[in-house]
Amino acid sequence: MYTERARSKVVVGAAILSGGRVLACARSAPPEVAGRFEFPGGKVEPGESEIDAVARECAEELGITVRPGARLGVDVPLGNGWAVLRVYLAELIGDAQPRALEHRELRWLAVDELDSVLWLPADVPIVEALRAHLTAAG
Ligand SMILES: Nc1nc2c([nH]c(=O)n2[C@H]2C[C@H](O)[C@@H](COP(=O)(O)OP(=O)(O)OP(=O)(O)O)O2)c(=O)[nH]1
Repeated sequence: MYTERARSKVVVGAAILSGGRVLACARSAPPEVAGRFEFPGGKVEPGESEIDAVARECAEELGITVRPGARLGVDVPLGNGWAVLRVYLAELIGDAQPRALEHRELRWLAVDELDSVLWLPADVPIVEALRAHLTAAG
């Protein structure tokens, strides 16, 4: 049956890795979260797969092509439960470098720099999973 929970949305994010660094993106809006860092991404559209949404959002927001891979960390509930944040590892492919088409700022962070930016609150457990992943990967 259709329940509120079944209809809750998925916001996908991409942990884009290159040379052992991850791309952190500072939001430009809305004002209450402008300047806070996040994984690029957004809402999955009706009928769209999560993997396709990751690739679409990275193209729209950063002008790049990525190959989404494994899930990273757990689903994190957003706000009052209107959605969950679900992050995928992603690999940058092709020659294009990310551009801040919608973000205020982009930073490539090494594992020891993950705490150098202020992440959105929901991202904190994902960043912890990323720290473990990058540490294990050496
Ligand atoms: N993309 C992204 N959104 C996040 C993260 N962490 C987090 O709390 N969010 C929240 C912020 C927003 O409330 C929501 C995603 O909204 P968005 O504005 O990026 O999504 P969208 O591109 O589909 O937006 P729109 O079409 O409605 O304008 O999820 C994250 O790491 N990445």
